Amino acid sequence: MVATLVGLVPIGRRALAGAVSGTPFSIEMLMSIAAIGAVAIGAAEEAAVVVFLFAVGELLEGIAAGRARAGIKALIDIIPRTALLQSGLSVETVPVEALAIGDTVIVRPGDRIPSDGIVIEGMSEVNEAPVTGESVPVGKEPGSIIYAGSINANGELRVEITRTAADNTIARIIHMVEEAQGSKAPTARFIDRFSRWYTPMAMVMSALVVLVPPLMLGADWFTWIYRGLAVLLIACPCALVISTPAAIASGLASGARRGLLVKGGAALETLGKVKTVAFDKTGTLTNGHPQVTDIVVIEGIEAEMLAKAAAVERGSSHPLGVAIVAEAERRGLGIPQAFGGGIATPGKAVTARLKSGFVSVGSPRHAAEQGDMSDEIKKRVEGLESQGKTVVVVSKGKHLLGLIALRDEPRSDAAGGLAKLRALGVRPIMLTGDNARTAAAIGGALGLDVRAELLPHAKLVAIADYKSEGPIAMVGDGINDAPALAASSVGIAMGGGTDVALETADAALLKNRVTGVAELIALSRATLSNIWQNIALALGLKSVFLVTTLVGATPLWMAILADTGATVLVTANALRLLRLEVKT
Ligand SMILES: Nc1ncnc2c1ncn2[C@@H]1O[C@H](COP(=O)(O)OP(=O)(O)OP(=O)(O)O)[C@@H](O)[C@H]1O
Ligand SMILES: [Zn+2]
Repeated sequence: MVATLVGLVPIGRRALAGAVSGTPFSIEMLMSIAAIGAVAIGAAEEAAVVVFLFAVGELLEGIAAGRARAGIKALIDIIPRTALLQSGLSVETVPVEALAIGDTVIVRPGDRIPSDGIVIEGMSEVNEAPVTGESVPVGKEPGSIIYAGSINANGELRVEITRTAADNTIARIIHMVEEAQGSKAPTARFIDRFSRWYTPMAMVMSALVVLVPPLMLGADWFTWIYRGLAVLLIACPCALVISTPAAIASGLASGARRGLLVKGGAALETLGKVKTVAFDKTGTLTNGHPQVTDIVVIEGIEAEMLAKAAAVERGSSHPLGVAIVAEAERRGLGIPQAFGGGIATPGKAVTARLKSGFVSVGSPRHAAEQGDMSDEIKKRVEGLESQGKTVVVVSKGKHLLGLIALRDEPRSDAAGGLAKLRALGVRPIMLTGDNARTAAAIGGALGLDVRAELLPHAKLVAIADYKSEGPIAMVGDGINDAPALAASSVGIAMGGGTDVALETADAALLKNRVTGVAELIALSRATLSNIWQNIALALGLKSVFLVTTLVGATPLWMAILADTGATVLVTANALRLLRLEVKT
């Protein structure tokens, strides 16, 4: 009796607090009514057992939930606590929190990188598996970016810190996953709404169990009050309430361990239902580093034409522009100065004023619109494009100066990654601003459908088209495809942990692998089916015990044990996602 009352105090207090704040039908309320009722009909020992088991159940749930969070703690643990800070000629050990942007640290072989930075001296291989899940060590040299938590394998590195401990990539990932675990998926919201009428319904049902048999059939009051109280315990929705969040928390943590980041349950659910995956071409299906392969001079001298093109492209961040400037530099050409920098027409061309006049570098289509293009030149362009090369035209006013062909190789894992998507029943397509022949050559090599010559806004229209057939994911590098990522049902950024990647998209792949998209979808599907398993498990167990209670085969202690047992089973099932082998 005393034990019951002592145990009941905190539960009752929470029940009352819930009632006051507008949620009278809480789990604690069910528990309190059941315990008080049991005491009232003289079953005090049983009431004590109920309260005790409820407390044990909560403890077990707490432990299980802690296991899901351990997935994230593992991430926190990969950051070293100290760093070797170089100041002048001396080197001292300082806590990582003390590192400031611009500090220089020494990273010895075998050490973990203390914070994000840029290598300023030394060569080494770095294992980034803890951060990105990428198991092949990555070569680093002066200028390379390295991430906190990755492991320096064989050479000593001097690193300039570019982000503080609170702000580095791994800290952002941890923060993002924690935030995501707090956000609710549509299924979770549905369960919330469901419990809101489910709990009062359970109370009504229990009242009916208590009242109907004695009043209508003249049955024994004690027996039916007892059974009504058991029904109340059985009906406790806690296993149901935890079914979705537990699966989602595990699914998100499981993804984070493999470098697959998803920003919340809603994105995870959408990913599991995706029918089509649209890929941007450059930097996503290809390496994103085109090389100049052919130069065709139409007017003037080759070196001069290339130098002019480079002058126009100098300020450009477009991969084609970067490649043209790099080629001019490689050949040691003097690149003239442009007046006032280049003016870009996205998806078409870039123009700048040089000493000799306005020079443009842009797509053949754009050039043909601006001036005349002879059939012979058109043939040359088409020939190069059919080989999968992108051709840009260098022109001065209406005069064509020449053609520059560039080739961007498909990523080595692109074909394999697309095959895995198809095996999952997902249709991959490619959306590109590049011309149709080049796109078809690359699409043909990878075996996927292509929509080419899309100006930036046309990509959005294409995505909206597919969206009407079902959820579509868009994969891009997050650099100039942010609007397309936002327009899709779920945007996936592929970008090795860049800021843009982590911020613009709903999901991000830390390793630059096309296969990651299939893994992400497989994991999301596994999480969705885990949710349904949990719901079935919770409702199934409850139904069985409801029947045994009504026929009088379930004492109160067994009723609460069944409830706690269901919760623990559901949580254990959700935790399986952490160890899941993602089969793709
Ligand atoms: N800075 C530039 N220099 C040269 N050509 C350009 C430039 N910007 C755009 N173009 C021309 O416009 C075309 C489309 O460019 P856009 O940037 O839209 O391609 P994209 O959609 O980013 O390509 P992808 O789908 O391969 O990423 C290019 O193939 C090129 O012919
Ligand atoms: Zn319960």
